[in-house]
Amino acid sequence: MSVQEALPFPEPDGAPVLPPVSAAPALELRGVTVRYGQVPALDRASLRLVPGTVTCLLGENGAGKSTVVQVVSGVRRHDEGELLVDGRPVRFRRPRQARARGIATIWQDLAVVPLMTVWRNFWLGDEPTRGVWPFRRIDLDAAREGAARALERVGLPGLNVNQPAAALQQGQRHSLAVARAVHFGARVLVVDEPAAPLTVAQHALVLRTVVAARDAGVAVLFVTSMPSYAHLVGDRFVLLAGGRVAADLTREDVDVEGLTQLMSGGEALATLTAELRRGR
Ligand SMILES: Nc1ncnc2c1ncn2[C@@H]1O[C@H](COP(=O)(O)OP(=O)(O)OP(=O)(O)O)[C@@H](O)[C@H]1O
Repeated sequence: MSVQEALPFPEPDGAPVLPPVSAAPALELRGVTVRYGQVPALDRASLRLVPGTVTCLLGENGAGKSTVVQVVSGVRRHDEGELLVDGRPVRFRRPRQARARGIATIWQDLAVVPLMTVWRNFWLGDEPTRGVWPFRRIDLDAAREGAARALERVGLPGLNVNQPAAALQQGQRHSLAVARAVHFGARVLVVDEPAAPLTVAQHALVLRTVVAARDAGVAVLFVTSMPSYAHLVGDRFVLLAGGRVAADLTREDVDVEGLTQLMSGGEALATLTAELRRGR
């Protein structure tokens, strides 16, 4: 079974979902540079994340993808350029500030509290309660049902939320993290594709969550090194090479073969890069 077959939605090739031209970005990088010593990990990189769209960030190892994730998540400060949320420049000093602006990051290592149940991992202290202090108690039924419903909304119906999170597979952990982020009001979702090799079914779960978040109106940044998966869910494709944006394409500009060719570098990327530089 291919990932495409495992997905619950049709291959969107025939009906590209493009952002309206006027849609304002929820988050934008304008000419952002990040240096480690003298070497730029990001070199005047620009990209826009629009509500209800999936922007795929692609690139080889060392291209600068993780650096983008760190900047938008408030883990790393940029040295030059601007980071804008809803059109206003921001400078995050810590991850909490990014989270407070509705930016949720699903990190590659997907930490869960292993011995706690799935539903407890979902709420992590924010459980619905009933009664009034000093008799306030967690509303167990509401907490379990709420977690199950949120998981269903991101494409994982029927999961036993009473099992310990340690029993979840990687793709299911991913669904849990995205369900949480969407439930708690994320407006921008940054998905750093799990580094561990995933089965087709688990990979399909990851892609499903990306689509579910997009359909909920979230601006999604999907970081991946796999053009075939990116093309299944992406509305826009930003290709990083050596810290620079080598290509910024829509589904109309590029098919999956073209994207794969660009990713493999070589002549196609060199030509495109040269064209882009001429156009600057
Ligand atoms: N802490 C650091 N100190 C020095 N150089 C760094 C540091 N982190 C990243 N770099 C360098 O910055 C560049 C971009 O790295 P980055 O991790 O953002 O790339 P990436 O596309 O995410 O790669 P990968 O897929 O391997 O994570 C690379 O040349 C990398 O060696």
